[in-house]
Amino acid sequence: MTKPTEFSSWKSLIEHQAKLKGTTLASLFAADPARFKNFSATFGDVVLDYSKNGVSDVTMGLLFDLARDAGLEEARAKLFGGARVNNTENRPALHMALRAPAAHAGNGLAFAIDGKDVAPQVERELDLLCDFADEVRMGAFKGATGKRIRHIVNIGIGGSDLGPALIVDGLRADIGGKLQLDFVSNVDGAHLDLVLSRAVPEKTLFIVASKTFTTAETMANAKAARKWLAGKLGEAAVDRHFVAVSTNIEAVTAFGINPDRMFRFWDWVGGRYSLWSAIGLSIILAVGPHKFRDLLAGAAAVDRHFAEAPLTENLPVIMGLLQVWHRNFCGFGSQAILPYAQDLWRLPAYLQQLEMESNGKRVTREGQPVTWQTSPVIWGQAGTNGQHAFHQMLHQGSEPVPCDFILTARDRSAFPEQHQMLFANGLAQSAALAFGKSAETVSAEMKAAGKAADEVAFLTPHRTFPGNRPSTTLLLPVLDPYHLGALIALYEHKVFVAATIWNINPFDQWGVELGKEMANALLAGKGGPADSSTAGLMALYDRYTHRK
Ligand SMILES: O=P(O)(O)OC[C@H]1O[C@H](O)[C@H](O)[C@@H](O)[C@@H]1O
Repeated sequence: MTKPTEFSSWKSLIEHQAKLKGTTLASLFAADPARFKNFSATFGDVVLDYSKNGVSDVTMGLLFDLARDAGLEEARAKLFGGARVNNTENRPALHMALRAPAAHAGNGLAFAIDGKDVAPQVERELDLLCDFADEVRMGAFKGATGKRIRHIVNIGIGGSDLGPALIVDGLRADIGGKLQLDFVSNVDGAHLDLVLSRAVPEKTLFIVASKTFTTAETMANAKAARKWLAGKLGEAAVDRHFVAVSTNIEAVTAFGINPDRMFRFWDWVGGRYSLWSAIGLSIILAVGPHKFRDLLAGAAAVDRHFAEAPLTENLPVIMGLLQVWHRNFCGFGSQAILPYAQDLWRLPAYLQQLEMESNGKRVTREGQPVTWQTSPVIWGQAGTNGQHAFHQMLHQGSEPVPCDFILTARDRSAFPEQHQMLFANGLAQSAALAFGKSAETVSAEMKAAGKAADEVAFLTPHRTFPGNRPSTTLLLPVLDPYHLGALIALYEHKVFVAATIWNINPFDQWGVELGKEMANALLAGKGGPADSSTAGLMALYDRYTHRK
């Protein structure tokens, strides 16, 4: 396998970047009055504006060459064709099949593994999920004491938590208000404590969500919740207050959850790509089957766009290539995710798993060490909160941080008059990052305000904004199920594009295993800690907890 650094396009990009160094975003905009039009792309009514990145036609041309050199089109065909693209676990990655069913308009794409269509099992499970959700939402499914279920507690972690939690908050405007939803992920008893302190056992339904059904944190929380419920309502009540979502029927049965109350998915759905599967049960309960199908439809439409649109107009391709440009050619180590939508406040955390668990890899698909950078650090927070916290660093810090601004045009809150302010802030931030404020302007302003010459001289560098800091804006007409589904699918495929250029497998996560093993060994007291730091901290733990 050729290393990406050996492609002629990669080498040309290095030379090209060196030449571009003096070019500013201000000069690029000044030279091309149609820059917004020329450097934006659309998927339906979703707009990707990448004009405020330091790229020219030549840059984009070379990046598309790089995509071709890296075999992106062939890799994409393999992904959609159900090939075992997760080569270290010998599995396909067919989360797109979960959103293809024709029942919600579908996208006309067919998905098969080893020649076997997966649609029938996907549709069957989706129907079961939707029927169950309807029963709960309409009150036909009751708790053990005959009371209606009013509170859903999803117990899961990682991909069995972040996606559903993101969407349930993201679609707050679509939730009827009949059900309260909570998510317990952390093994810290404080998390379960917090949620159970506001739960009424007779009206609470627990979803134990775990692909493997062996994840230690989830099992500990599920056992504690079960004990809590059995303590309040008796052991027999567990049956009507616990459902499971998993691929592991044996473990679900062993835990004591009725297999009739288990919803399934398959090993070809990665944890961080699973919100579209039965892992989305909490979403279906929150917004109802119809809107869940709209969410799937938005993602399905993006799948088709990614599969079929030419590279130069393909949003996930452009997003992935820009990430490669910033990471490998500009040397930027992190990327900020800035949703100007409070309901998307969990998006940075969700994308941390999607991007960093997928592409935080140091060996190639073949197991050779990479000699190029892979995933940047992903971080961020909902605007405008971040502006009053870390934007100082974005504007004047020592290293530029490429930012993704996610904006919505139409507001669905009860206070729509504030939306204009939110939107204006998002636009202002990306423009301020791009164009800054020169020392000349700063000192002229201070002089005009009557400041003394020595004060002007002293403060000018502090008040200068260098500008030329890249950002991309994704504009959604509105935050509804369809557009949120589309947004997430855009990022999923973007991650695949970057992984393909970097020649890494984005679908495994071996890096999470060692810590799990070591925690288990410490808990079991096996062998004792080998290093003085761990041993010293353990001894203090014992002393502080008065065990010794
Ligand atoms: O759904 P589960 O099997 O419980 O897994 C939950 C999470 O834990 C694992 O350690 C992985 O890091 C994640 O990719 C996964 O989503």
